[in-house]
Amino acid sequence: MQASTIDGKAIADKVRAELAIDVAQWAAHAGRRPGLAVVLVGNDPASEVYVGSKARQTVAVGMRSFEHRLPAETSQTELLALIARLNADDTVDGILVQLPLPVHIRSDLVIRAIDPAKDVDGFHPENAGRLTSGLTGLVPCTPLGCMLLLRSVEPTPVGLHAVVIGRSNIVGRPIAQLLLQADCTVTTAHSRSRELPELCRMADILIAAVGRPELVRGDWIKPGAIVIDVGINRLPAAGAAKGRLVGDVAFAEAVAVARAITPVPGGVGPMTIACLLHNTLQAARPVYGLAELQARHTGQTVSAAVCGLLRSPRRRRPSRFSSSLILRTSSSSSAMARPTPCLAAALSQTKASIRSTVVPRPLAQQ
Ligand SMILES: Nc1nc2c(c(=O)[nH]1)N[C@@H](CN(C=O)c1ccc(C(=O)N[C@@H](CCC(=O)O)C(=O)O)cc1)CN2
Repeated sequence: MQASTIDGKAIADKVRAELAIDVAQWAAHAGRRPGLAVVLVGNDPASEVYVGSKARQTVAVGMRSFEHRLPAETSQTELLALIARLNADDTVDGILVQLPLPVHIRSDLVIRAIDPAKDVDGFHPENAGRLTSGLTGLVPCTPLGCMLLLRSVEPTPVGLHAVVIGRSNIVGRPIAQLLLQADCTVTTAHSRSRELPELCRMADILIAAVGRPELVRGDWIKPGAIVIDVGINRLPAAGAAKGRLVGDVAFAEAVAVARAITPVPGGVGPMTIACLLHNTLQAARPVYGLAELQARHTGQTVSAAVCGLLRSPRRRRPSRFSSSLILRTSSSSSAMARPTPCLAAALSQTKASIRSTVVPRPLAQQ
């Protein structure tokens, strides 16, 4: 079997094109554009490239970009003071601190300082906890992108066995939660797991997020599996030349066995920034449109996508959050957005308990 290649760049382009329509609609309604603040401390070359791309793509979809490039010697106190200012700034809807931070700054403290409602990375313990509890919240961008790529080839992965290699807070743990919410059977493997090749061979869906170049070989893959490669590893190069980028999966071997596979580059990477922009609009409006996004990429109606995202009514948001809801009536991007005043009203209209279509917004900010 020769796998189809999942084109992350094309899917990310589509997400951004549709987002630009939503941003224009939001801006016309709100009288301002959504704003994303990106903070970079130091001059890590890869981070500089990513931050530059984020700023360009933010502006390209019609949002405001606030770039804060700070010297490597910036103290933790100075960084926390900047975050406090951004938390209080009403023109800033989303805040992202580019990782990794210099070693003298504790990234856990910095992440915790970001207002959870503006935490477009979805790394704040409140958002991480909400995801784990099956509650609504901002979801980390790379895992969200992986789910869109997966659903582009397998819209309903119900009951499939997903093996995730990696347990980082940024990718491994959140993607395991999203796969569980999609009714997959999920195994999380990591550096201490035994018999990793055998484990991987049991996977209908294999997510490699371990940061080890070409760790996963062709004979680790079950014939017909879907392989999502999150790794972006630059191989050493001779002289001043840049080394080649490879994933965590040996692509040339895997492509001969799998049903579908993401390439590196051009797979998961481009989805990370597209989903960041998606999260920024969600943080701005306060409506969490995961069902909308899913509907567009599966050809489902929104109500079907909502049903696919449903869980028991027991799992609704806690009362300290208020929310409004916008539902699209079809998967078309030109469909009219219909705001409803509160989740309860929306529930009675849709006769369904909706889990993943609201974004938490602390009442104080309404
Ligand atoms: N605060 C955050 N820091 C970091 C995150 C993150 O999600 N939030 N993720 C990564 C870096 N990252 C975004 O920040 C990122 C990585 C890779 C790509 C991408 O498009 N990669 C291309 C290849 C690019 C190249 O040539 O180097 C691809 O895979 O096609 C986008 C964003 C760590 N930090």
